[in-house]
Amino acid sequence: MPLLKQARPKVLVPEKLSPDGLALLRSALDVDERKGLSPEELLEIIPHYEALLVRSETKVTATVLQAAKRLKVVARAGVGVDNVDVGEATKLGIVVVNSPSGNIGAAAEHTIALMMSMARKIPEGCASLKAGKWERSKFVGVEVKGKVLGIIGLGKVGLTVARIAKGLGMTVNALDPYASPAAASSASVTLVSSLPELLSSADFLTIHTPLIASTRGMISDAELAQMKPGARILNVARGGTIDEAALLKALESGQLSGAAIDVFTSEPPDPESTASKLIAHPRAVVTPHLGASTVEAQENVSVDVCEQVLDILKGSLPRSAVNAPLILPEEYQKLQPFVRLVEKIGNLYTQHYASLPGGSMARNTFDLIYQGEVASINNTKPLFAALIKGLLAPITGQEGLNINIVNAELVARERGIFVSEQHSRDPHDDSSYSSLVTLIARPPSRPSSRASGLPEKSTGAPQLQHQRVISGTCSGGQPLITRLGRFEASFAPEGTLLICENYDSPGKIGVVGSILGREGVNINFMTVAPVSSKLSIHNAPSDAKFVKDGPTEVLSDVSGSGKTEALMILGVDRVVPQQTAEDLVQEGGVLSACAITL
Ligand SMILES: NC(=O)C1=CN([C@@H]2O[C@H](COP(=O)(O)OP(=O)(O)OC[C@H]3O[C@@H](n4cnc5c(N)ncnc54)[C@H](O)[C@@H]3O)[C@@H](O)[C@H]2O)C=CC1
Ligand SMILES: O=C(O)C(=O)COP(=O)(O)O
Repeated sequence: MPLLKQARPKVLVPEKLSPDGLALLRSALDVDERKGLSPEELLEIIPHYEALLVRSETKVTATVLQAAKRLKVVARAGVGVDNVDVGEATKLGIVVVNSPSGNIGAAAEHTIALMMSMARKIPEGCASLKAGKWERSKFVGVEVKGKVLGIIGLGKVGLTVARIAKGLGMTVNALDPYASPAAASSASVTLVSSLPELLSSADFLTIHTPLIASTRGMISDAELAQMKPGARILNVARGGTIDEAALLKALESGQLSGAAIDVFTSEPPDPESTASKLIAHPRAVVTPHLGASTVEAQENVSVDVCEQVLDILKGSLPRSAVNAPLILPEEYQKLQPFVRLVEKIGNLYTQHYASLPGGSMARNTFDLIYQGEVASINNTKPLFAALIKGLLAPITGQEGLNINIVNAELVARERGIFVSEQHSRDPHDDSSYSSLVTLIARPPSRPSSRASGLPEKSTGAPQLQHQRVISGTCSGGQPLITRLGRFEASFAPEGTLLICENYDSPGKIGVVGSILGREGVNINFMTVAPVSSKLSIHNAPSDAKFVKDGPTEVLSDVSGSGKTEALMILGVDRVVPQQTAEDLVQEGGVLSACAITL
């Protein structure tokens, strides 16, 4: 695997994870199993890791994520990501993955096990017998057959519980505003439209939602009062969906006959907390968050997330990212060369035009136009992200800002960059390429430049402003720039380049070469880009498009000097000092010289 060649990325595993997945990681990464870390210890060591693998115990807070300078991925070996600050991870460009289905069977079976234990008083009977007693009449239970099970949240776990409950002869009602009616009906579940309706019909009530704003505290005093007297309640989803104080009261008053609880608002519960009183209640059947604790489920989730960690550290997309768009691997393969091209175009734009009067970020509204085969790609999020990364990298530094498909939109919004992506399957003017990607910076309109606080200085050359355009293609899978401003180019956007605008006259190359030689700069290659005779860009703000322009001479003589301009692109072996670039203008007679590194 290519990622093995350099220093091996490090993965921190602060909780018990099945060795099956970790074995996959060990072939490529340094796996550091550090169980029992305190929050302070986690904060201290997290800067050293590229990946963090957790279950439900580790609190991956904003502070932890901000301290994690190298972190690319947080992998949750399970379903619920309420212990991870996903919003902060998104801001920082850290991918959060989970295992959305590896443990649902285990969670559903545990729910049924708790329901049966509660109905038949199994924990009490077991404890009594182990204590040397033989108490039969004390532990008379109820049957679930013929009873109504109410489910809140008919997702993967909820639906699995429903199917098993149907097999036990129960009637199943469910409340879930987003559930598929077809899935409900195929499991013979009746979807109800309100919580009171569900509560008043249920003999057993079970919750299978995530812990989110709409479910936090959703069952409290008022809701418990609406349940049938003597009903029973289960929670194998998340602590906090049921108010623990209200539940304790309902058990104490006899409104509820029993409660079976696997999850608590704080885990492990504080000995003085209401949760601990609930745990101690004789009619509560409790387990210490064991819903996913089966050998099979732990193998599943471990392998699932470890494979995704490897994918992410290799630069591919994971299959179950919580905070990144889903892009199928086949589509990604097709996109990959263009991702590099668009990043180079963005980077070239900022470096090249930043050296022109007005500066690059004087323009913050761009058209990104896909023409030809590339236009058939529908999911262009990676291309958008590559553009934002490329545009900002010269300003922020590659390390300073981790921009990827996770956070690109957020970063663009925060920095006031607007991109209008356009797809055109019509053959483009330069038909020698099967695909063409073009970036056009729109000239700032008066109100928006004022609003952005970045007024563009007048250069006295309006034509130049209208030509901030870069086109490129992929040739043999490698990026190739085919147009830079008014010039028809053909160069690979790699390494250090010196871009000189000059009048196309004999001897100019020799002069430039000797000035560079004097400064010890070697030229690796050189290419001359003439003014394009084919294309021009019309500055139509919302539908920028290519059109054939007027006579070639008009384009060739934008400077009005009567001479023909050309762009000289030199690949050089080292960074060109600013002074040398100035010498090229002063002594070498070029119109402008701009050194960039791509
Ligand atoms: N105790 C344990 O060890 C385990 C607990 N879980 C927990 O179980 C829960 C459910 O997991 P899955 O079924 O895999 O998730 P899921 O995403 O497949 O299903 C959740 C369902 O809840 C529904 N929902 C969301 N808000 C709702 C609301 N306000 N009212 C009614 N329904 C609402 C959604 O529409 C969705 O259908 C999660 O919180 C997960 O963390 C999962 C596995 C193991
Ligand atoms: O997958 C989930 O949501 C769970 O609650 C399982 O938690 P755990 O991995 O056992 O700490």
